Amino acid sequence: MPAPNRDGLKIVDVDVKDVRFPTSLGGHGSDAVHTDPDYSCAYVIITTESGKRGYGLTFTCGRGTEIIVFTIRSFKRFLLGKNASDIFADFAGFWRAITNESQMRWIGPEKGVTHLAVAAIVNSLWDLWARIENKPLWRLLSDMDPVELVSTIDFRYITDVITPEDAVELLRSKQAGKEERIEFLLENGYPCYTTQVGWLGYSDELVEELCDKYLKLGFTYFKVKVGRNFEDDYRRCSAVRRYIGDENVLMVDANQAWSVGQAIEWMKKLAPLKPMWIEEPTSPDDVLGHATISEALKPYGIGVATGEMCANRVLFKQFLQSGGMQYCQIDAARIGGVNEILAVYLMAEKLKVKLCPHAGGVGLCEMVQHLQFWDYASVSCTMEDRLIEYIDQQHEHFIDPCVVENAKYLAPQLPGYSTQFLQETLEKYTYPRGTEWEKMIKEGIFPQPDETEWANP
Ligand SMILES: C[C@H](O)[C@@H](O)CC(=O)C(=O)O
Ligand SMILES: [Mg+2]
Repeated sequence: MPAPNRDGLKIVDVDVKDVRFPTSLGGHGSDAVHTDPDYSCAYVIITTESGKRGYGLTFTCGRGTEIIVFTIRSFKRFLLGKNASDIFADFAGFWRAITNESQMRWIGPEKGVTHLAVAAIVNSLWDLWARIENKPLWRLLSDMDPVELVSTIDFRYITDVITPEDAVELLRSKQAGKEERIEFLLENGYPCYTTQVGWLGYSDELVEELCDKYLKLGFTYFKVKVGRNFEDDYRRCSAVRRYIGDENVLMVDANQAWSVGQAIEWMKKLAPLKPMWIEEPTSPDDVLGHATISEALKPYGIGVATGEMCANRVLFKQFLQSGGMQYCQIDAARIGGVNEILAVYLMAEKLKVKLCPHAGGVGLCEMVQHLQFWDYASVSCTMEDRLIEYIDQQHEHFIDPCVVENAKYLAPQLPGYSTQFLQETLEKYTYPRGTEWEKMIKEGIFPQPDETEWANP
C-alpha cells in the first residue's frame, strides 16, 4: 500500500477533546487499584485540506485526561501544515521525531503521559490512512507489502531481538494462505473472553447474574478482578467457578496490587480454583519479578499475563525474552500507537509468546480487534490459546462499534480504526461542558471541575 497521493492531504486542523463517562457510579471497570475509574479518553480529530478526517484516542480513567489533552496540544506542531502522505511515506521517521524531540523527550522518553499522547495522535493517523484507502485498519495492515509495513516501525533498541530484515522475512514466510485466513475471519470472527462479570466493585449477586448472562451468550472464558482481600477473592472466585463449571475457564486480574512474594502466596492459595492466568500480579515495570512469579506458578498450571500498562517496546522485549509473560496483553491506546504495537506483535511471534490483547477501556475493544485480526491473517496465523478481551461498555457511543456474537468478534467492515464517536456522544460527554456533565455537576453527583482553564479552554 504505497502512501496515498498528496492531493488535499495537508493537515489543516488537529482538535483534541476530553471525553469522560461516569462509570465510577456503577463500579464498572473497577479493580484492586482503580477503585473509581471514570472511563475516559483524550480524543484526537485530524482534518486535512480536502476534509478527510482521522479519529484516534488514548484511554484514561478520569482526571488524568486533562494532562494528556494538554500534551497533545503541545504535539500539534508535528502535524499542522504537514502532508499526511509524507508522514505515511516515512512513518517510522515521523514516529521517531515525535517521540524523541529534544525538548519533550526529557519528560518521557517513550513512556507515561507523552507516550499516551503520541498513541492518540498516531492512532488517528492510522485511522486517516485506512479511511483514505477505504479499508478497515486490519485489512490495510493485512494487504500491505511486508517491506512497506516494516518501514513504519522504529527498530531502535530492539534489533537484538528482531531486525527489519528479520521482520520482512517473517511476514513473507506467512503470506501463503493469507487470503484463506481472511475468508475464515470474515466468516467466523475471532474468539473472546469476558471481563464484564468480575469488576471488583460489583456485588456477589450481580456477579452471579452476569455469569448467567454471559454463559447464555456463549462465553466460555471469564475474568475476575482480585487483589484487595484474600477472603473476598476466594469467595467470589469460588462462586464464579461454581457458576461456570469446570468445563469453562477462569482468569484473574490483580491490576498490580501485590509485591512479588505476596503474588506467589496469594495465587498458590487461589490455585485450587484453577485460574488459567494471573494478570498484572505486580508492578508493570518489574520484568524479573514477573519472571519469578511465572516460574513459581508454573507447577500450578497458572500463567502470567501482563502488558496493559507496559510502557514501550523495550519493556515488552524484556518481558518476552525473560519468561516474564506467558500471555502478552498489548493495549491499543498505550505505547506509541499502531507503529510500536506492530513491533511488539512481531517480537512476540519471533519469541513464541501468545498475544491476548487488553481491551478494558473506552474504545479498546474497537481497536484491538483490528490488531488481532491482522495477527491471524499475517503474523501468528493461529488462534490457538489466543483470545481478545471483551467488555460490554460504551460501544453505543461509536459510529462503528465492535460486534460480538456467540463470544466472537465479527470482522470490522467500515473503513478506519473504528474509533469515531457519535456527535451526540461528544455533545453529552465532553468534560466538563457536555450536557450530561453539566447536569451531573449541577446535581452534585460529581464535584465542580478544578480550575483547569489551561486544559479546557
Ligand atoms: C481500570 C480498568 O478497567 C482495568 O481494570 C482494566 C483491566 O485491567 C482489564 O481489562 O484487564
Ligand atoms: Mg487487566
